Amino acid sequence: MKEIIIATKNRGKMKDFEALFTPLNIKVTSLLDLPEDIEDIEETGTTFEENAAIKAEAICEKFGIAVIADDSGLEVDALNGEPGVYSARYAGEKKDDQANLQKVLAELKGVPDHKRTARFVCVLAVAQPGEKTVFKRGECEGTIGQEPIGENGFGYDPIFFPIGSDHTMAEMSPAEKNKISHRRKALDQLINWLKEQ
Ligand SMILES: O=c1nc[nH]c2c1ncn2[C@H]1C[C@H](O)[C@@H](COP(=O)(O)OP(=O)(O)OP(=O)(O)O)O1
Ligand SMILES: [Mg+2]
Repeated sequence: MKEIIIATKNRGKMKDFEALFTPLNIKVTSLLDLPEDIEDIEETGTTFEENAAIKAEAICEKFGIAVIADDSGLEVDALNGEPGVYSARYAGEKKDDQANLQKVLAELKGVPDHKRTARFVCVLAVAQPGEKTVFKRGECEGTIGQEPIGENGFGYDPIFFPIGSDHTMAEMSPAEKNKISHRRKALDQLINWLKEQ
């Protein structure tokens, strides 16, 4: 069994990663699982790539080992791509999933279904000591609903209908979400790249 550090403090992401890595016999450890307290890393970038690199490189430097980071978010076309890289703090610094998704619904008030197109984006960065950081991106297209539905998942899952589905991501089982998600697509590419190394 191999072990990989993921530079995240987000428990929802970690659940996704645990499910995604278990079949590969890889154990994933998050910043919340480490014995010492890791200070919050400021995400000062304006792209998912920049922020993923900031997180992966900070932890790689600190421990001198290979690290993966995930920067992800929701792009809503009718909001010119917002909340985008600001998804985690859309409704304020507190990182409140409920407040964030309510803000998206409020901003989209009166926008008809056919104009509620959106996508989840996930950029994974791999930082290794002495190597250039590598990026892999996955996207999942869909539409934004009129109200939150479903109890599973995290973040914006209750308002996101993946294309072709009558169910939000929060109504799907972890296995169903992990078949189609942006995180899955980015990770598939990362695994292909790892196999080439
Ligand atoms: O599958 C997903 N299902 C629903 N929502 C999602 C998903 N993937 C990302 N999202 C949302 C949550 C958060 O509002 C933002 C990520 O922000 P992002 O900065 O990458 O993560 P974070 O600050 O929560 O944790 P950390 O930086 O420690 O990894 O996008
Ligand atoms: Mg973050």
